Amino acid sequence: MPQSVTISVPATSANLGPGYDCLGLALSLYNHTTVTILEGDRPHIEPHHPMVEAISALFFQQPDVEEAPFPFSWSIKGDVPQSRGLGSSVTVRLGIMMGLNELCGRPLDRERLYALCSEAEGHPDNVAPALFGGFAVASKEQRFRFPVDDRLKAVILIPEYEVQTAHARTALPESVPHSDAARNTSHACTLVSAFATGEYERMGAALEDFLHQPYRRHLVPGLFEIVDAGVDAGAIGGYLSGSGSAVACLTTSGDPAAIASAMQQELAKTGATGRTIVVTADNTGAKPLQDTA
Ligand SMILES: Nc1ncnc2c1ncn2[C@@H]1O[C@H](COP(=O)(O)OP(=O)(O)O)[C@@H](O)[C@H]1O
Ligand SMILES: N[C@@H](CCOP(=O)(O)O)C(=O)O
Repeated sequence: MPQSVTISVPATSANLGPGYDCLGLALSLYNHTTVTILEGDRPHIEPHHPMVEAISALFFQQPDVEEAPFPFSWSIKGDVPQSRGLGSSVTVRLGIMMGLNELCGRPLDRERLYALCSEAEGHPDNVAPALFGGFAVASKEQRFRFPVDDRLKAVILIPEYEVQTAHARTALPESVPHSDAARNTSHACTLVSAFATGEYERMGAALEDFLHQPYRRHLVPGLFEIVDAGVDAGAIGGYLSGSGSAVACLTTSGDPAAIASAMQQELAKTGATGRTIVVTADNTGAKPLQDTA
């Protein structure tokens, strides 16, 4: 059995506007999660982290996992910022579970990892693209993956302030008007079609959302103005990445630097600071980088 393994897990941008809890995009931005077996029999985890302990417990509870829980240490390095709507929690949960799975000889297949990590996250729209890469349509029962062309770029504005996903979910209403649900269905179907056909330029208006962004806009002051500034500067459209605080604008032929600058200027008007990155889609998904026997 290898003693240590490092899993590369891509960041993810979930929802993409109208795809609340069901659409997500893997990004060329990564964390590396390392799991190392420790000496001894007492099953403890270093350092202590509730999220790591919960996902480890879930892994060792699986009937297909024959190993008893063993002591391990873990660490995460990389570029995925925490609590900005770029799926950092999945780089922890999936990174740890996939690391343990590698160390135990892969008793769980990828579909099982998908189901378990989605259960732990509470929604599958980050886990599906993080695990399988590309653009994901994700539900409990089914998932679909579409490769994404490199000509599609995401310009992402990352404010300096955090938004916790658990908190952002409490901002959502119990119910929404039927007309809003109908508009979202139409937009989500259009978005999926644009990704399926590679006609990214046709998705613009479909990035508008009525299920979560209007109810979360107070968490990211200037959200819609930032998106509008990106569009005015040449983006196809934009949206709140995951539950925020990051805002993403998508482009194929636009100048990413001009879009980034316009978004940043709009953020500055709210009194906040932030940085921008330009990324493409990751079409590979999570993978082991190395293992040391
Ligand atoms: N690199 C990391 N190291 C330790 N914990 C992390 C790391 N990245 C994320 N987390 C955990 O995930 C939480 C953020 O999850 P969440 O609010 O869902 O934000 P995100 O949108 O980034 O997934 C953090 O509060 C922390 O518990
Ligand atoms: N559908 C979820 C997505 C959360 O993504 P994250 O990257 O912010 O964790 C939601 O909108 O709550």
